[in-house]
Amino acid sequence: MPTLEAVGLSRRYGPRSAVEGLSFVAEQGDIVGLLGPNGAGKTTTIRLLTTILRPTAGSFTVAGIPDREPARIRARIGVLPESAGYPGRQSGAAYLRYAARLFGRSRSESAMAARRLLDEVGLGDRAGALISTYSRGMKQRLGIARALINDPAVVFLDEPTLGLDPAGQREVLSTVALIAGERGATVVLSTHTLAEVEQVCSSLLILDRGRLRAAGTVAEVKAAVGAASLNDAFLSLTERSDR
Ligand SMILES: Nc1ncnc2c1ncn2[C@@H]1O[C@H](COP(=O)(O)OP(=O)(O)OP(=O)(O)O)[C@@H](O)[C@H]1O
Repeated sequence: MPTLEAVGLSRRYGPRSAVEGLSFVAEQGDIVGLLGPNGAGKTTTIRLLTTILRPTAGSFTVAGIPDREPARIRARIGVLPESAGYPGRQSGAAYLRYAARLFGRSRSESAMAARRLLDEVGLGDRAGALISTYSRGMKQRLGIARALINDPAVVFLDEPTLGLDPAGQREVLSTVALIAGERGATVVLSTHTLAEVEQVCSSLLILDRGRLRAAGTVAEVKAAVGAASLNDAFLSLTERSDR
């Protein structure tokens, strides 16, 4: 059974179609890159799949749970939103303990979960430091740890490397690879950085103006349009004269 399956998923805003007829499947351990120019529908797709927005047509399942049961889906997913904010005056450990308590864990379970997750994202040695002293990359990894607090089947990361320096990008991407490889979660990663897609994604979805233009592995997408690089493939699939 796929962990994530969308069939004809669509969302309109009045007359404007933000996502139109999106269909795809993803399996356990897949890292799916969600690509597309500005306004292509990436954030709308993530909002639909995380049950923040209702589809105007089509359907999807997460870990076999249909989209008409959003509360059950929310219990099985983790999300790092595009511009997550953090309480600067809390430590990373306190922030995660609080998040675990919100999921109904006991005080001692929450403390253990916070410690384990901080180690997992490479923040174990900064657990007690205030979040205001974390670098941007460290905050992103804390946000990823927060998204893992309920052991999700699917993790959605909206532009997790935006604004990070190369070392910060590398740390976030190796964390993403661990989530998929060791936890076996499915990761959906939206990004504008094609190099990182080539590095970590097992498959990709290229959207443009709400429609799926290509899907498959990097090699399959390049072959489909006869492009030498992912960059060339992306441009030929999304190029238009009105820019
Ligand atoms: N609340 C809204 N009301 C009306 N139109 C919207 C709304 N949210 C998004 N749209 C429109 O839907 C389309 C898709 O937007 P979306 O934010 O999903 O794209 P995106 O691929 O995430 O873009 P970016 O790369 O710039 O973040 C755009 O044309 C956008 O203007």
